[in-house]
Formats: sequence, C-alpha cells, structure tokens
Amino acid sequence: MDTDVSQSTVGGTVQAPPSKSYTHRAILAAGYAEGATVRDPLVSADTKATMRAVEAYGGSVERHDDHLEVDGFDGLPDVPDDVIDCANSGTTMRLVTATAALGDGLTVLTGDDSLRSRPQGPLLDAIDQLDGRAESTRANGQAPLVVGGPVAGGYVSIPGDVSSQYITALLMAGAITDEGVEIGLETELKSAPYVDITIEVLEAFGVETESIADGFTVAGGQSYDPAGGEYTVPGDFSSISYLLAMGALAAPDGLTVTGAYPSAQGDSAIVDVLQRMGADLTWDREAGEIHVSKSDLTGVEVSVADTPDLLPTIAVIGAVADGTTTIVDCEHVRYKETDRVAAMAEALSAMGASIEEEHDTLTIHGGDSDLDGTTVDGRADHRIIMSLSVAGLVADGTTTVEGIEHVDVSFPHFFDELDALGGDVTTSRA
Ligand SMILES: O=C(O)C1=C[C@@H](OP(=O)(O)O)[C@@H](O)[C@H](O)C1
Ligand SMILES: C=C(OP(=O)(O)O)C(=O)O
Repeated sequence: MDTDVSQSTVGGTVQAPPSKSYTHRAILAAGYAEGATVRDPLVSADTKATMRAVEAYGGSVERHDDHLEVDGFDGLPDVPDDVIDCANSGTTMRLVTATAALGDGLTVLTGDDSLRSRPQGPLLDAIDQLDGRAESTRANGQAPLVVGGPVAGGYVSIPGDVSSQYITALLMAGAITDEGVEIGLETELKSAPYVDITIEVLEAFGVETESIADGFTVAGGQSYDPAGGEYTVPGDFSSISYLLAMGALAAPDGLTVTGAYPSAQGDSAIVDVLQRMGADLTWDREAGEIHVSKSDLTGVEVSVADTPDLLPTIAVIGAVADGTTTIVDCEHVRYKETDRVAAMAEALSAMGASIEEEHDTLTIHGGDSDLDGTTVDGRADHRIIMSLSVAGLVADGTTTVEGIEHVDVSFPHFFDELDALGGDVTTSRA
C-alpha cells in the first residue's frame, strides 16, 4: 500500500500509543512467571511475535480490549512444536533466543528478510560461552538460528555497541538460570536506556539486577512475580516523536499529546531536542501532556548513541530547520529494519534536502530550499515510513510514501491519527 501525503496543517489532541519496548518485556516477563495481566499493551505486528513465542514455549496469551491475560510457562520453556517466526521484530528474536537457551531441547528461530539480515552473532557467542548451543544455520551470524540449553549461567563477554537487546535478553533469561549471569561489556554500551527499561520491568516483576563496572549481573534462581499480578505499559516516546514533529512543523494552532508520562525511555530526549531547536513546546510531566506548536527551528548537534530510533524523526526536523543539524554516533542505526542512516539520506535528498552521509554521522543542511513532494521508498521500515510521512506534511505538493502497511510493526493507527489530526492523507492499494 502507498500513501499520498499532501502539504497540510494539523492540530488537536492525540493519545500516545503504548510502548513497544515495555510491552515486549512485560509479555515475556509474564511468560517467565506463572502468568500476569499486562494492561494497556501495544498490540502490533512486533508484539504479536513475542506473544506467539510465549505460546510456543508453553504459555498462552489471551487478548482483551485493554489488557492481555498471559499464562506463563513458569521459567522453563517447552521445546516448541514448530519454528518460532519473529517476523520483523529484532527485540523478539533477541529476547526469545536467550529463552531458548534455558530449555533442554532445540528451538529454531527465523524472521522476515529484514530480520534475517540483522546481526545475532554476539548473542550466539554469549550463549556459547555459557555452554549452550547457538548456531546460525548459514554460519553468518544471522537467522535462522538453532538454539538449545539448558545453560546453568556464568560469565559472558559481549560487545556493547551492536545491540543492547543482547544485554536485555541475557538479563531476563539469566534470572532463571541456577547460577545467574555476569555480563562484561567489551565496548561502550549503545542504546543504554533500553537496558534501563529492562531493569525497570524486571524490578516490577520482582527480579533484581545489578550494574557493575563495565557490565551487569543478575542472580540466578529468581522468580518472576509481578506486584498485584499485573503490569501497566506506559506510552511510547519513539511513536510520540512523530506526533511532536508533526506539531513543531505543521501545527500553527498547536497539537497536544496525552499519555506522555516520564519513564526510563531514552527517546523522551525528543522533547529536549525540539526545545534546543527552538520549538514552542511544554511538557506537563504530572499530567502526561505535551503541547507543541509550529515554530521557527534552528539546527543543532544531536548524539543518537542512546536513542537510535529517533534518527529518522530528527533527520526530518533537521531538513526543515534553519542551519545545520548534525546527528552523530549513528553507526548502530544502520543495523535496524533497514540501514536507516542511508535510507533517510537517500529519501530526504530525493525530496531536495542537502545531506552528507558519513559512517557515524548524518549532516543535514536545512532551510536552504523547501522540501519537494516526490515518491519515496518506505523501505518496509515503520520508522522510515512514519518520518517521511511527517516530511510530506511540509513538502511542496504531494509526497507518496511506498509500503505503508509496515507501520503495523509499532504504531498500527498512525495514518488514522494523522488523518484525524487534519493531515491530507490518501491511502491507495498500489
Ligand atoms: O530493547 C528494545 O526494546 C529496543 C532497543 C533498541 O535496539 P538496539 O539495542 O539494538 O539499538 C531500539 O532500536 C529498538 O527499537 C528497541
Ligand atoms: C529497531 C526497532 O525494533 P526491533 O529492533 O525490535 O526490530 C525499532 O522499533 O525501531
């Protein structure tokens, strides 16, 4: 499916969708437990992949309007009857690979074309260090994977600059092992706030972890047991970033996002980035409300070391702001659903922006010329599709974004919200 987004203004109030990262963790944590109620979950293509994995390991997930009833597999996963298909979800694949290493049979994990090209090698090496079996069928560090255990725990050494999801996976599974797991980081941790999210969810499920010099430890023999038998998912700041970008670029009378409460999410840094660029933006943290309106913006330098998922949004805002926006520390953003550094450089250049792409840096000379509507490839990547659709609101004429069905990965109602806020969007089945 394609969407035509024509230059238009937006405004009104919109509720933040629930967090994908918290939902994945809560579903798996409930799987490790006897069970739990997960309130306000994100139900999307990616989180459904985690639900399927919990079911493959012997749990069950019942979907209700505003909550999930998860019956857990209570620590020890069954040997799945079939291959686990993680679809497009890196988080699912990393988290449930480590779960597979707790079982005493073999699990086969695969995913779509994109996921089968993303790096899994460091996690496979880590399971190997714990004396589990972890192999890439093509011997290239990518899925399909064959993983088995049971691992007893121990010490692993792992790079920190490829994906923080390896650390999350080892911490979550490590609590179930007999001996616990100590993780030593070989290189500086990127995407670190995602490990903070993990620690926050684990705490809520009664599981303790510890940060040590250059790493983390989790004691073994712990039980997952959420207070009151339930867990509530907060709003998603990666999704909120598109709504705030719409507001700052295209809402002369303002746009309000509700359900935006503070949490461990690094991507709430979008608030600070927009304020540094000069946006008229206020965040009432207690009320969970952010108000933003169309503003004259000026380029800034932003590191995305902690916040890789913000790169596409910031690139679009930078293309409209006056002056230069420099996005640094972005190498790990190349290991996502697509190489997002290259994808944004290519699409925004096609729309007339002046961009220089280096391996770890994206430099955007904004404001020199207006963006022009054209046809851009969404690269089957939800974040590329959503950020380019925001660009379409301010580009001259009409921007056609291809392959928009992939927003289902993290923000299934994105185009409904854009339409309800007044954006000029037309979807076609091209
Ligand atoms: O753990 C998580 O929920 C995530 C971690 C990040 O990935 P990396 O740790 O691979 O950078 C982020 O990009 C992804 O969207 C979600
Ligand atoms: C990279 C992402 O997710 P995952 O790693 O789970 O595929 C994302 O949502 O941008």
